[in-house]
Amino acid sequence: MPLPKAELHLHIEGTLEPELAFALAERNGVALPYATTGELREAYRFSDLQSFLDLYYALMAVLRTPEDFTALADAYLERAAAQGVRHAEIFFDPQAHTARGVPIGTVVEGLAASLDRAEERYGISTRLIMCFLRDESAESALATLEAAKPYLDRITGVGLDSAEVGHPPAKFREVYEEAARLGLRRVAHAGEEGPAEYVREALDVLGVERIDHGLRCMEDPELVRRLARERIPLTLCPLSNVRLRVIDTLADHPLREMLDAGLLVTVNSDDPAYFGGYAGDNYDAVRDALALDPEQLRVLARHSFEAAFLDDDEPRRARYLSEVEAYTF
Ligand SMILES: Nc1ncnc2[nH]cnc12
Ligand SMILES: [Zn+2]
Repeated sequence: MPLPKAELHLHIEGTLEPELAFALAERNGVALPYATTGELREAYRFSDLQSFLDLYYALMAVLRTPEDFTALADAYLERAAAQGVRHAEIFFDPQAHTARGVPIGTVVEGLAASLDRAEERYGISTRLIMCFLRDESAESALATLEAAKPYLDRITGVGLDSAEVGHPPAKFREVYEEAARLGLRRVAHAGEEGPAEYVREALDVLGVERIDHGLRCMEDPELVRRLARERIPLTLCPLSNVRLRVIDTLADHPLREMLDAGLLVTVNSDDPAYFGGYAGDNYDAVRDALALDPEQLRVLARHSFEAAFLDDDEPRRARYLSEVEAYTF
């Protein structure tokens, strides 16, 4: 039995495995520029975040109907459950779909049809987090938040993703203020490729409660002390960092130093279909590369539930935490 864990940094579009991409392409009459799943997998050699994003957005062309989004989420939940995920907070990128003429309602309702059965089918509780694309305008983000208003009962929070450098958090001050007024939780990608300053800005200007990635905070000791003092969770994605060349090898990952600095770090998969592993694979990979002992793995799992947006269901959080404590390696 795998270690129970929460996954807090997972883009549902990044769970699109080549086999499902081809099946949906066929069903929807979409032509893919690859002859086989093997040929598509060959394209998964990235030089940086942008080279990945180009393929990630292109492949989304196969996602057209609510049933496509339901199938996508079902496939993720089944794999996640097999790797010990008990709670998943799932990002989606509405603008990547509305730009192709797929309404936000198609996306949310399709995902919700899967998530509604996730507990009973896969034993996983879920939350949905809607991300704004930071390389699009602030006006587009505001329009997206407006379009999401009929679905806010399904959406727990907002996030910020896509190409980071040159798109600082402050660009989205207004939309995050509006999200806060609407009672939404706030997170943002920061310090993946962008500088430590973006992490600070996400906290101070956007009021985020968690930082997605946040790796480059390590370049700023004062910021590290603050993140530790304020118990700000960082949702790390080790296999992603290697595949997107943020670090050279897993052995170079600063996870151990981050734990030693008292940071509330968690381990997640980001875009598992593209980066070679789901949540449990990321735990196994850092265990092996960094020689983490069982108690350090237990700390990571504990952190994942502490950092989860489970404030509306504390008995559940307590249950998950007791599963972590009772786990025998
Ligand atoms: N790792 C990542 N960074 C930024 N945007 C993303 N969208 C999907 N995965 C992402
Ligand atoms: Zn991400």
